[in-house]
Amino acid sequence: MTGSHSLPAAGSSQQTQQSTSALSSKTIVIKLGTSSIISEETQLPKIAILSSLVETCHKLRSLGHKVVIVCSGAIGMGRIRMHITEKPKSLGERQALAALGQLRLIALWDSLFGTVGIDVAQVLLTRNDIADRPRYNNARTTLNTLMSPPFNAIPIVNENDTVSVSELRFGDNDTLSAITAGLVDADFLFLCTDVDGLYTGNPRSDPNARRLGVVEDVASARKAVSVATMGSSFGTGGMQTKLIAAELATAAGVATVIINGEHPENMIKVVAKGVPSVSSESAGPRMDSLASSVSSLASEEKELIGYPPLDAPAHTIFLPKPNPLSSRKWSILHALHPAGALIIDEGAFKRIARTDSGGRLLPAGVVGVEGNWERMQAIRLVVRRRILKSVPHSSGLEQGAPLTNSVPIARSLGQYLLRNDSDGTKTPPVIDSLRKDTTSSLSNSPSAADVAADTTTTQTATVDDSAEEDWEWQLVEVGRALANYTSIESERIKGLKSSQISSTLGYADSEYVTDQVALHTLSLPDPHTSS
Ligand SMILES: N[C@@H](CCC(=O)OP(=O)(O)O)C(=O)O
Repeated sequence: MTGSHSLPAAGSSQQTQQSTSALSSKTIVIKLGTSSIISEETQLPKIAILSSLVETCHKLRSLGHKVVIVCSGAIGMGRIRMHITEKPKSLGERQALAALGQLRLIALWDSLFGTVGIDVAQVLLTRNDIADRPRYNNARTTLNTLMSPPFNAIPIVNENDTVSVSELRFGDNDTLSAITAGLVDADFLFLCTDVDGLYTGNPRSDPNARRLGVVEDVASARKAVSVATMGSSFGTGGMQTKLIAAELATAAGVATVIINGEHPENMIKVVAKGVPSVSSESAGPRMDSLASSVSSLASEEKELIGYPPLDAPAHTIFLPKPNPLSSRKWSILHALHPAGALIIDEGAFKRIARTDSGGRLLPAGVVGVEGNWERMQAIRLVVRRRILKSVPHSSGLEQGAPLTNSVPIARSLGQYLLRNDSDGTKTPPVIDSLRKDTTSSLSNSPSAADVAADTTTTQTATVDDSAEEDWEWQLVEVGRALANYTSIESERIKGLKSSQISSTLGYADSEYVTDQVALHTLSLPDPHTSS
């Protein structure tokens, strides 16, 4: 992520400034959905558009930029190859078609890029391939090596559909492209789709739908947009997954652009214009007014909301976060696959949330261990707290946090609501309330699957002890970490002082269970606030 330098605005919106991005080499990730490369009408590859994309990449490279393509369409190409008009229903069929189609897809790219003398390389990934730091770094090195001399190739990335199983899937290529953008420290992520950007409604059916220009905060954009999935019969994504991708990528400092894939050449103009800087005074209220009511906007504002000016190619740009996470923290939080969870008490969370603690977690604060992991694997950090059972509260996902890395650990997490108090509170009787029928009068728990969501997620269980009847327990995922000890070792040292690690395990490589923490939040949400 190279820095941009602001220049005075030239012929643009008064609220924006342009940067000199074109003066320096940028790393650009281009995501092409199935609908961008295969015609729904003819069910054939869009050769003219693919050729235009090749010319665009050639131009971008001649300007000194590096390019990575994340390309969907393996299954679509497989359907074309096998003359299958219906969407495949079974997993086996989809995986077989992906194997048949990926070959055709990469052959097509190889031959098109060959005409302009550019080498392409196929990179097929599953989440497992970036499950821990060593593998993550390995994928990063491979991609960077491919783009550098002497290879100077364009990596063409896709999910390894043929072998990936549900738990280890990225699920959609919008998410994969955001992870790829983080992997290569991209400056731009272009999400090419079949509309001109992010609209407040479906532009095909809603005459009042307006395109957002500059988006500073994905969460506020989400509130402003009625997310109708505008996918084609070939694609799997929609605006929802693009917003998640934008959230992930902008947190890594990547400017994320939704643009129409019918005109790939427009990407050259967007890169040349650079990332706009919008003052919070000017952009904030606009997004707020969008959130409250689009129809209340003045008519000229309805024309086009925010940057870019009317003569620019149509697109929506999500600004990179002003203080993006370091690559290491971003990967821990968003890219690595969590293999389990450390359940910690509130005091421990407060300590690791203090900036001067350096995010180091002592075993004394650990009240539970869930899952199986090796050292240096990513794990969830989940705070267990007791709350007064007064009003119904959040049972769903908090707004604004990315929904990645879900792993079905929720059921087994339930036991930690009810045991292993290290903070002196009275331990209620052990009941496995999350396994209870959710309609039970003793439980107001949301579905167990909610805990698995990759976000600040809450889960409650009710205690069936009359002495404790006014209290309930809540789990809140507050972040992720890299484990210093395996899950078995962590189980043995939980609740102990650091000085006891050595006598318990026979060795002590670190006094902390983790010293590489990345938090979603620095404070626990109000226990009774709904999302
Ligand atoms: N990996 C799959 C596509 C997955 C996907 O996200 O598709 P799309 O919504 O078209 O970007 C394939 O190559 O067919």
